[in-house]
Amino acid sequence: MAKLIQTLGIASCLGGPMRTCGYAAELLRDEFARQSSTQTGLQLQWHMLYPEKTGTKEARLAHLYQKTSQFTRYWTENHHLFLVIGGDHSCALGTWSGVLQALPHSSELGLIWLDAHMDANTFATTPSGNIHGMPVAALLGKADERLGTIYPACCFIQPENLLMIGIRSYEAGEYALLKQANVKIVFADQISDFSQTLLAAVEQLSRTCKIIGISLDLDLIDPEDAPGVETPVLGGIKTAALLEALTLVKHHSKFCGLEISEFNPESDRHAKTLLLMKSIVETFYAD
Ligand SMILES: NC(=[NH2+])NCCC[C@H](N)C(=O)O
Repeated sequence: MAKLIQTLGIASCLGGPMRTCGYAAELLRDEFARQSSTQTGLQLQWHMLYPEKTGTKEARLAHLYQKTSQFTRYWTENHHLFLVIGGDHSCALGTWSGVLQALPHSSELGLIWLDAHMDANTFATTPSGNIHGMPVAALLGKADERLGTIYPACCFIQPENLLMIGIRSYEAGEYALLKQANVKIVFADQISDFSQTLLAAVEQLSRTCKIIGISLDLDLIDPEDAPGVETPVLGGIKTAALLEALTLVKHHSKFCGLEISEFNPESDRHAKTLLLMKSIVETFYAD
C-alpha cells in the first residue's frame, strides 16, 4: 500500500529575488500525478497555501507563515510525517515555528539545514533585502524588529540543535551572528563524504533531541545537477551523493519532516531540477 504523506505546498516567491519559485509545489504535484501511487509507493496528500493579494510583503509573509505553522504544528502534535514544498527558503519561518509550537520544550527539535547559504542575515546585515536570506536569524531568536514582524516571538531553536551543512556563500554579518550563537557549520569544502556528514549530524542531534527535521535548499546541490534554483553557487553536493545519504538516514525514527525550497522553474533545464526534487521526495519517504 502507498504511504500517505501530508504535503504542504507554499505557492509564494515573496521572500526571494525571482518570480517563479512559487510554482514549485504545483509543478511537483503535476509531476507526481503522472504516475499512480502504486508506482511511486507514495500518496502525497496535498494542501496548498497562496499569499494574499494585497498588503506589504512582510504582512503577507507573516500571514502565510502563520497558516503554514498551523499545518506543521498539527502534524507534529499528531506524529504525521510531513513534507513542505516551499517557494523561497523563507518558508522555514512557518514550517519550523509550527513544529516548535507543537513541542513542550523548544530544545526537543533538532534541525539540519542543508544549503549553500547561511540565510542568517537580518534587515540590518542583508546585502539584497531578500527575506529568504534571513530565516535562520529569526529561528534562533535574533531577528531585528522588522524581521520580527514575520516570525512569532514564542519559540526559537536552540543554537546547539541547529546544524548547517554545505555552506559555500555567505556574508560577514550573518557569519558573525552564527559564530556568536555557536552554531555548528560544516562548509562545503570540508565535506569529503556527504553520507557520513549527514549520518553524523543525525546521530549527534538524536542524542539530545526528541525530533529531527531537515530543511533543504536545492542550491545545496551542484548547479550542474540542479540548475533550476534562485541563487546558484558553484560547487556543491552531487545529486547521487545526496540521494545516497538520504537513503542511509531516512528510516531514523525521529524525523518529523522535510522541507524543500528554492526551485526556480525558469532556470531549470529539461526539467532536471524538478525531477530531482521528485527523486528526493521518493528517496526520503518511500519504503
Ligand atoms: N535561500 C537563499 N537562496 N538565500 C540566498 C541568500 C543570498 C544572500 N546571502 C542574501 O542574503 O541575500
